[in-house]
Amino acid sequence: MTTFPADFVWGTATASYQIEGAVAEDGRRPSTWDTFARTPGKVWNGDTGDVACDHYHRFAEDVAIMADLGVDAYRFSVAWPRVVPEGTGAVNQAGLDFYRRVAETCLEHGVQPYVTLYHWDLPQPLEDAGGWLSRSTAEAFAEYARITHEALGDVIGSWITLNEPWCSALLGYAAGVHAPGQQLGTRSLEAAHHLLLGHGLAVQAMRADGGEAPLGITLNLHAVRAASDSEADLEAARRYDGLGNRLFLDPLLRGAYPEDVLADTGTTEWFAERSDDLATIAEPIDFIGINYYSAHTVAAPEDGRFSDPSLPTPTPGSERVVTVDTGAEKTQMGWEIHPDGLVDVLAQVHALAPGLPLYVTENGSAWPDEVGPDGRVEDEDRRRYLEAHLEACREAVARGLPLKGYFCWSLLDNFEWAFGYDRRFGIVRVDYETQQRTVKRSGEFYRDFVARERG
Ligand SMILES: CO[C@H](O)c1c[n+]2c([nH]1)[C@H](O)[C@@H](O)[C@H](O)[C@H]2CO
Repeated sequence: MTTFPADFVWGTATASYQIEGAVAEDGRRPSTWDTFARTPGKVWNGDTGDVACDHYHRFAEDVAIMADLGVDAYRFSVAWPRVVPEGTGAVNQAGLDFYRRVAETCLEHGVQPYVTLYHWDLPQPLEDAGGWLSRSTAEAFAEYARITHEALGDVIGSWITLNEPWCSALLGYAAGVHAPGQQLGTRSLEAAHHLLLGHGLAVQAMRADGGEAPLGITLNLHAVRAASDSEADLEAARRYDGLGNRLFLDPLLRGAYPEDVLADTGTTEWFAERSDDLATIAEPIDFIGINYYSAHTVAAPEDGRFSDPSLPTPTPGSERVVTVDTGAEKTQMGWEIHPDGLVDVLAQVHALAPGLPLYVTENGSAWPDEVGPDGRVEDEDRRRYLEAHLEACREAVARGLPLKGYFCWSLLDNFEWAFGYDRRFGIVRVDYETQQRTVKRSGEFYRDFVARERG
């Protein structure tokens, strides 16, 4: 059986708004998610990230749990509204000091800090000025990245500019199910462009600041399969892969937008007027992070209905694509379980950029956990999902794909965006009444798997 390289990175991942709480402490100012969560009807049960896992005050305990699990690295995100509270202008030293404490605590425990600079908590004043629909937000992001990189470069092992620009753009500005809750159809691709431009400008700014730490970006990639080899279904798969994957992979790795996607969405002219930005967007990076959860089988709609009727306003192009239920097992999110799809997306990126190091920066599953009378959480479903995807990572390594690490989503149960606290992804349970942490069966499994693979 293939073994993982000795330097393979085993980690866990979280994000600022989902775990920190302390949303008005030590100079932090509102983000778009503070605003969105307070908008009636947007988040399950009216949940907010006001307290979350209280990680702002309990980070030392959480890092100690990671050390006990034996992980090598911790991927967390820096909250822009803690560091530059208004989005531009004054820097909040208390915000930088907090993340320095988190990073130094990690290093004291032998855990490498991996930072994501933007995991969706955009300072509200920037949204008020146009958000990601505005080019100025890309420029503000680069300045925030430079500030943070300059302040923390001595304690951060790797930098990820953006988490999932697809979600920021398509869920935030088209489907409207994420902050800022806009439903602007194909104008959401303008947000995608400014997110990618912000990424490129930030890479340039951090490179200019010096330092050796690798720089990259994290994308949520969709393994896409056509329901049949009919022309209509193959066309649906092309569209889905285009809008879900190639709209981001191509400019980042090939320096060009996929012409078919721009034609599909009627945005060819808009992007042509900004072709000078492509050199910045394609600024060389040191790795790509891939968030993988599921594979999608798609077909052409027979009755013209939108692909996902649960979305109030579908994302661009979804009127021509239907996702098909293959009968595969699903997680509590309704996402089908296809570990082999992980290998497919790793191979897809490798084909575009041979040799570029790849990390699985998120992979995990939500299940309705039950706490036993002994206080334990025997989450066999999550353990099984985890095991299957770790074995998919092993397969990827065996095929020679440059997979360098795996980060389990998530260390802790946390605020699951529009689902609030109704969905638990953690390998460690959080009792939100008491803030007590309990390592689940899946966490014990991950600990034992890592120890065994490390030899
Ligand atoms: C469709 O799955 C996406 O790739 C995805 C799944 N997830 C994510 N992106 C986000 O990066 C996390 O903040 C979520 O908590 C996590 C679980 O929903």
